[in-house]
Order: sequence, then structure tokens, then C-alpha cells
Amino acid sequence: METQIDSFWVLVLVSKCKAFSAQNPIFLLVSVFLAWLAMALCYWVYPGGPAWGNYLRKKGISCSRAKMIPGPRGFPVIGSMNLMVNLAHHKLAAAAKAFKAERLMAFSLGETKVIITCNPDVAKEILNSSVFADRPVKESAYQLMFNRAIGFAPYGVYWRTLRRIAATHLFCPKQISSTESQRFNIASQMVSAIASQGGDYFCVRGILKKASLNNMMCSVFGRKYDLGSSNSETEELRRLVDEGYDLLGKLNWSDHLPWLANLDLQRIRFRCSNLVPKVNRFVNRVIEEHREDQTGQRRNDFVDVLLSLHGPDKLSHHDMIAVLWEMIFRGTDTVAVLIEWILARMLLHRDIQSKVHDELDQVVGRSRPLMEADIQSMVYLPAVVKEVLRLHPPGPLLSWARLAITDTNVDGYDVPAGTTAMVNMWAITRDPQVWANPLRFLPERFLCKDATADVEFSVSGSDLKLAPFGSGRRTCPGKALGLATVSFWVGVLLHEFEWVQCDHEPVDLSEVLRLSCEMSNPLTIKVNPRRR
Ligand code: HEM
Repeated sequence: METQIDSFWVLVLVSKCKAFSAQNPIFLLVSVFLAWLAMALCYWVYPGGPAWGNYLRKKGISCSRAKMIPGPRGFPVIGSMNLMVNLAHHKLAAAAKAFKAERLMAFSLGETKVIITCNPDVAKEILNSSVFADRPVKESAYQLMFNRAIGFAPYGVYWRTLRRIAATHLFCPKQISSTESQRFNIASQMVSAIASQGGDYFCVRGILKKASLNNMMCSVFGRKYDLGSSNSETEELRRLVDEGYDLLGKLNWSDHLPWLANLDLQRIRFRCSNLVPKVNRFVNRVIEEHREDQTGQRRNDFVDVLLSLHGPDKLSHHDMIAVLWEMIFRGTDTVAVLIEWILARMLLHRDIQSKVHDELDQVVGRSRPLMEADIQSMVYLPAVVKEVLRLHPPGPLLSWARLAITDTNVDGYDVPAGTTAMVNMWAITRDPQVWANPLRFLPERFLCKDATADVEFSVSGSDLKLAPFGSGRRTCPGKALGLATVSFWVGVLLHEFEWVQCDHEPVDLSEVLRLSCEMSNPLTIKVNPRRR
């Protein structure tokens, strides 16, 4: 029979021992510490580390009896938290390789049991299963109200309602095409801002981020701002989004070591509680302005949509703030980050940039600007976008993990309810078993040149060899809008300019993983106009 030692019984034994009485507080402390350490070591010896050990011992399952998911033990108590800092996707891929656990690896983040896969079949099994339709609790997400928005709302009626509202009013093809002129205007403003650099080297990131923010402010809040001029409202919102990004992208120790929660060692709770009233004030002001608008003229932005809902779909004021804030938050950086990676690749691979230029000249010519409808007639530009998504997915670990709602089975292993599941999309897209010459930048792999090429390879989640927007019930609802924006804006930027890298600051593909995976050194470039 399995012996179960838990902290309670160790403490009872210790308290019965006379040497450890109240007169010997040092002995008492030392013994409690030793008992705790002994337990921590007991849990730690299991594959996957302390969280898995704790679970298996409590269930009375021994190492020899269970079919264990391979994985690193990490350190006692904290498990493999070290794998999650600085480019977690690289470290997790290396660990999976070392443990020959690419299909499925178990590890512990403190008290959290985690599984991760670097295999497309197992990824599909996880992401498309209704068992993994929930998200793990993250204190910062709750503090920042995201549990009342789509991304972190628990799987259920409320989440389904939000997805339906967003799908109908923000992300459906009709709505996306109705905002075409807005994307065109912002693209023209980007072109002017870039042209005004007059052939000098400049950092393009600021322009891309401002353009994405203005785009979301227009779709969501109905606010139109000029890219060239600065205004306090966009700057305030930019600061709020940046702070939210930083907070949500941090590994919060107390999410995984609950006994640290009250200490708020990383000051995450403190910063969240400073940020939330500012977000509330900002979004509240916009909602009130829409309510008070006496002209009766609907702008048809997302605030108007939410205010017009009736019956069971009607959201409370608080929930509306959360949903609007999330849309601004999610739609801004993902787009800017991806465009910067595409431009970086265009600078590094001048031959490929020339091929895009040739295609633009054939489809559009140089006498008129590119229109969004032209993208439908292009094949090389979409292949470039897919190839960049393959090598530089903005969410290499698919941004936000999934949570097992019930006990389940993945790839033949038992996985208990409450386990966090991750997919290492970055490792899948660089796996030589999955992609030929995975490290080569080769947009041609998405063209129909030979029988093995896949013309219609869809990146929207049906094939987990490349699913940068996730898959299944919680797949990214903004993928069509995101792709339309990125493809069109990159098309415009390449149609208008030839992009040249800086001699003294060559393109550096090093990454930094915040909420999205960005270039760690922003691009410095100069442009030569192509259309006079
Ligand atoms: C290049 C652009 C984008 C990329 C690469 C991207 C990627 C992702 C990924 C990987 C997920 C997690 C999917 C999963 O768990 O299976 C996600 C979720 C989400 N994305 Fe995107 N995204 C992009 C653009 C957008 C845009 C433009 C919006 C909205 C304006 C948006 C809104 C969301 C929301 C609300 C979720 C949470 C969905 C849920 O939990 O039900 N995304 N995105």
C-alpha cells in the first residue's frame, strides 16, 4: 500500500515530540523547515517535478505504477520556473528535446502542473478538445478585468455570448470590408510619415505602433486621429496599453506559489490596481460621450454596437469597459509586431523584396496606389506573410495557455483536471520533421510550384503545422482582421518604398518575449520611394 505523508501528519508528529516544545522555538522552526524540505524533496523526485509529485502522491499513484509523462523535475518547490524567463519558447523546446518529450512534456511551475507539446498532432488534440476550452487563472488578467472579456472569460455562456457579439459586429467579412477606407487612410498617413524622413535612417516601430493603435481606436471607439500629429488621448491610451502588456506578459510567481500571494513581491498587484482606475476613467469617458451624443448620428463603432444590444446580450457597464479595453489591447501590438518582423525579413532578403516589388508592379503598376482588393490577386505577398508567421509567430507559445476542465487523456497519458496546457508553435514551425529546411526563409514553400507545395495552406488553425492564431474553440477571433490589416499595410509599404537596412545597425533577429515576441532591437532603416 502507498504511504501518504502530508504536511499535517508531519506537524502532528513534531508537536508530540518533547524536544520541540514551545521552550525550544528554534528547534521547532528548524524541524518544521526540515519536514517541509523533506516533503518538497519527496514531491520533487517525480518526473515533471514538484506539482506532479504532489498530485501523484495525493492520489496514491507511484512512479512505477503510472505511465508518467516525461519531463524535467526542475528545482524543489519552484519546479521549472526558470524555463519561463527570457525566451521561454527556446528553453522549453530545448528541455523537450533533452527529455525526448517533444510529443508531450510535463513540468511544474511551482504548484501548477503543466504539459506542453512541440508536435502538431498532439497540439491539435489539445487545442481542439472541449476539455481545454478554458484559460488558467492569472492574477493580473483578473485584476485588469480580462476575466470579463473574451480572452480570459471562463468557458461558458458569457464567453460564448461575447464571441458571438464580436464575430457578428467586429470580425465578420462584411464589417472588415466596411472598414477598408479607414485602413487605407491610415496606410496613406504612414506613407507620408515615412516619406517625411527624407531618406534618413529612422526607427519604424513607433510609426507602426501608432498606426495600429489609431486603427483600433477608430474601429472600437470611433476616434479618428492623424498619425502625423500627437494628441494627448492616443498618448494616454498608448501608455495604458504598454503598462497592461508589461503586466500581463510577466511571469507572476504568486500565480504558481500561492503562499507568496500576500507579499506581492513583483508589485504586480500594486501596478494593476494603479492601472485599472485609469483604464476605467478613459473607457468610461468614451462610453459617456457616445451615450450623450445628441446628433443621433451613429458612428457604427464597437461602442455603438455594445450600447445598442438588448435582452440577454446586453452587457453591464463594467463588462462593456472590459470588452472594449481588451479589443484595443489585443488588436494593437500583434499587428505592429508582425509587420516589423516582415520588414526585417525584407531587408535581409533583398531578392525576396524584389520579387514582391515585381508582383506589385504586375498587379497594380506604379501609377496608382495599392488597394485592399489588389491583395486578392497576389500570391507571393501572402506567401511572404505566411513564411514570416512561420519563423516569427507573434505568440510562439500561442500567447495564452489553456486549462483542463476535467480529467482527460492526451496522447495516451492521463492528464488531470486543472492542468495547464501549452503548445510550442515556435518549436513546431522549426522542426525538420515537420518543415523541410525549416530555418531557411523560403516563401516559395507556400506556392504551387511542384506537387509537394501546398497552395492553399491556411494559417487559420486547421493545420497545426502552422497555426499562429491558435485553433479550436478559443482560436483568435481577430485573425481575419489582423491578416487583412497586416497584408494590406505591408503591401502598401513595399509598393511605395524600397527598404534598405542601416550599414552601422544591421538587422538583428534577436527576440524578446513579452506578451508577443518582438524584435529585441527595433529596426533602423531608410527608404527609397518607388512611386513618384
Ligand atoms: C497578427 C495578429 C494576431 C495574432 C498573431 C494573434 C494571435 C492570437 C493567439 C495565438 C491567440 C490564442 C488562441 C488560442 O488559445 O488558441 C489569440 C487570442 C485572441 N485574440 Fe488574437 N491575434 C492577432 C490579432 C488579433 C486582433 C486584431 C484581435 C482583436 C482586435 C485579437 C483578439 C484576440 C482575442 C479576443 C483572443 C482571445 C480568444 C478567446 O480566448 O476566446 N487578436 N490571438
